[in-house]
Amino acid sequence: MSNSDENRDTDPQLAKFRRSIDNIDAALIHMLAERFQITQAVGEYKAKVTLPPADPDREARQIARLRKLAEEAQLDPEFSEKFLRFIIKEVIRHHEKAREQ
Ligand SMILES: C=C(O[C@@H]1C=C(C(=O)O)C=C[C@H]1O)C(=O)O
Repeated sequence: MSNSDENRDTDPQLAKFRRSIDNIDAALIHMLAERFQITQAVGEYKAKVTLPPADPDREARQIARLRKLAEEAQLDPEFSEKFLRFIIKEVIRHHEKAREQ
C-alpha cells in the first residue's frame, strides 16, 4: 500500500465526508424502494382498468417540474432529467409486465 492509500483510509475528514455520503446513499435507496412500491401499485391498477403503461404527458410534466427544482437546488437539470427518465423507463417495463399477467 502506498502512502496516499494509507492516508485515504485513515484521514478523519475524508471518513466524516464518507459517513454523510453513506447516509445519503441509504436514504436514496429507501426513497427509491418507496417509489417503486407505489409505482408497482399504479401498474397493477392500470392493468386492471386497462390504461396504457406509459403516460407521456405526465412524464413531460414531471420532467419539467424536476428540472425547475434541480435548478433551484443547484443540481444539473440535464442530469436530473436523465436520472428521472432512467427510473421511468424501468417503471414502464414493470407496468408492461403487470399488463401481461
Ligand atoms: C407511474 C406512472 O406510470 C408511468 C411512470 C411514471 C413515473 O415513474 O413517474 C410517469 C408516467 C407513466 O409513464 C403514472 O402514470 O403515474
